[in-house]
Amino acid sequence: MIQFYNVSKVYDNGVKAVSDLTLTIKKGEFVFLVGPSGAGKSSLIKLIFREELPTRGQIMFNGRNVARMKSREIPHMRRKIGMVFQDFRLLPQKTAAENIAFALEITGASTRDIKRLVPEALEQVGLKGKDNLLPAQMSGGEQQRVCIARAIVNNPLMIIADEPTGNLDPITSKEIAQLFQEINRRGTTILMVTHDSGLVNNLKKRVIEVAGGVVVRDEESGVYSSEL
Ligand SMILES: Nc1ncnc2c1ncn2[C@@H]1O[C@H](COP(=O)(O)OP(=O)(O)OP(=O)(O)O)[C@@H](O)[C@H]1O
Repeated sequence: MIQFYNVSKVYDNGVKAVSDLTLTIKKGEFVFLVGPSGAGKSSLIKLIFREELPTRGQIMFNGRNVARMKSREIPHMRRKIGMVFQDFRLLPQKTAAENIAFALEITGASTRDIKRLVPEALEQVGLKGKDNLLPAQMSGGEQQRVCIARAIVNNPLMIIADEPTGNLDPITSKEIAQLFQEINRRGTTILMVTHDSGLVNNLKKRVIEVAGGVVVRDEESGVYSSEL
């Protein structure tokens, strides 16, 4: 699904965020990306999503060289990746259903498809009947479920979640983690950046730890920190 070959990213100010990094994430995997602040996690995500270009090396997504894509191909590639953020990023004036519908509208989906797919997505994330609530009327966990529904409604190959439980209490975090596991069981690849050690240690998935722009640990059924 994703391959990094000797990828480096040096920002304009000279900071080397990623250094000669080689990495493969296969279709259907559930991967935690961990590491201290400034390790290069966000930079890796931005490189996959082509928000940044690598200074050196190659990044492949679904068999395509991300850096070589023409600008008109980028939206098509991005549609195959659902993004989920710590701070939700829902449109405050739109209801749960409208926020999800919006993700379909921008892809040119028909009204008929939108009417069918939005309730399906809401049901998948456990929010059946909450269609008409505005973000401000929902709990943090519910808002994150709407974000997940918005991420899956286009049937992406992969979900990238950037600290999705960072604003949630431990019980809600566990529920959200379960939801990601269910989505993964249906075949969607998941890459989750997190500082939530409890979550990583409970789920026992592959853990990639980065520090100083390099992979310092890559373990199947890993834990949050090797320094226990
Ligand atoms: N646009 C930018 N311009 C210059 N330097 C940047 C830019 N973005 C990130 N950096 C630097 O690159 C390094 C890696 O940052 P990055 O945001 O990828 O780390 P991170 O692991 O995501 O950190 P955090 O856990 O705090 O989000 C840091 O030294 C950061 O200051």
